[in-house]
Amino acid sequence: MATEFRPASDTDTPSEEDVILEVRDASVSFSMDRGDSRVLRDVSIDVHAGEVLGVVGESGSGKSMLASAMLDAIVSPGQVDGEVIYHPPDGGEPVDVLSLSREELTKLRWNEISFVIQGAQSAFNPTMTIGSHFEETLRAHGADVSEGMEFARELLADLYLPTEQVLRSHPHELSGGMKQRALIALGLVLDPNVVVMDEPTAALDLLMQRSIVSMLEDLQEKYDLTMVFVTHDLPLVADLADRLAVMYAFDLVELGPTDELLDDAAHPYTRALLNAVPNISDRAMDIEGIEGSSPDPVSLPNGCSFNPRCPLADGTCESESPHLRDVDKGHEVACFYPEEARETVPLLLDEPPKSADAADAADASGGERR
Ligand SMILES: Nc1ncnc2c1ncn2[C@@H]1O[C@H](COP(=O)(O)OP(=O)(O)OP(=O)(O)O)[C@@H](O)[C@H]1O
Repeated sequence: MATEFRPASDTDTPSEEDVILEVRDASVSFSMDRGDSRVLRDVSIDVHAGEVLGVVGESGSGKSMLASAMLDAIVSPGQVDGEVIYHPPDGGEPVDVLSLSREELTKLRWNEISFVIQGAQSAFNPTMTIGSHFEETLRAHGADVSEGMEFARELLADLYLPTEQVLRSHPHELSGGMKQRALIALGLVLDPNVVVMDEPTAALDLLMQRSIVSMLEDLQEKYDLTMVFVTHDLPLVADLADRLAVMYAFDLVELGPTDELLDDAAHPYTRALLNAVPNISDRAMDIEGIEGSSPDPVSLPNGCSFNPRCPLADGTCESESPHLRDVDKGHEVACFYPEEARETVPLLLDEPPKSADAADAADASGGERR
């Protein structure tokens, strides 16, 4: 039985000309006592202007490393290698992100590519009002403060926040959901072209998460944003993303249009991930956890990293690493046996998780959406 999740929009396969962010062979490593830990392994991916790219995978698979590498924001002592090229949509000169100075990078990060992370609690200075955070950010980037504050008000309203009250408040006076939405508005106040969101709703309850995602969908359309949305929660991003990138063991294992991945995933891991999704509308449904555990970055298995957990693994999988290759137009998979995976690993769900309904429920539960 195939899944029937509905993607946010039916986009044509993106073309090479509209690439806005180009990641080539990005790797991240940490030198540890017990060896070199490669937590991102030669990942290459293009982000297309105007798309929402969902990056999904189990906890610890390297999603945050990929997001941070896109903005050269890997925490020390992590070492990032490879290339990240930003192509300004106005046709300006491509920017080699990993070779920028700290100052250039700060400018790029807010004005062109902004980064919204989880944990709004720690992102705000507890001694400053939310309004001061906006003003300070605008001032630091040489933007017109009164114009910028007008835009901030619009963004806060787009996120269904009581604008003036939020601007006057200190972070502790707001609920987690309000704070996280204020942080999203702050990330957008300099009108970036790309926004990279790393688990932006992780600490919130289910209804608030769904509700924020539906607001992001509206924001993305209204401001024509390009969005990279990182989450371990596949159903959360299924309605929002045009394409999904699936990560396993610090590498990209499948990439393609959301509807195709949900209906006809070609990697055994993606299929297992889909089968591990709980459907909140059906308590009696089958959920299959993924057997085994993800590999240690210091001692990865030989061959395909998924082989110890894969029902299809054979000698080839144990000795050779599969690279991404096309299975359909715009759909790539790193597996030696994609057709066999489709035939022999059945998808259990035939109903999508009710993320859209949950967002509606959140709307109905109170206009302010705290
Ligand atoms: N500072 C660090 N030093 C060494 N290893 C790290 C460091 N930070 C993260 N890692 C390791 O890098 C790997 C990838 O982590 P990453 O945060 O990218 O995973 P993730 O897919 O985003 O997971 P999650 O959803 O839990 O955030 C993990 O094995 C993690 O333990």
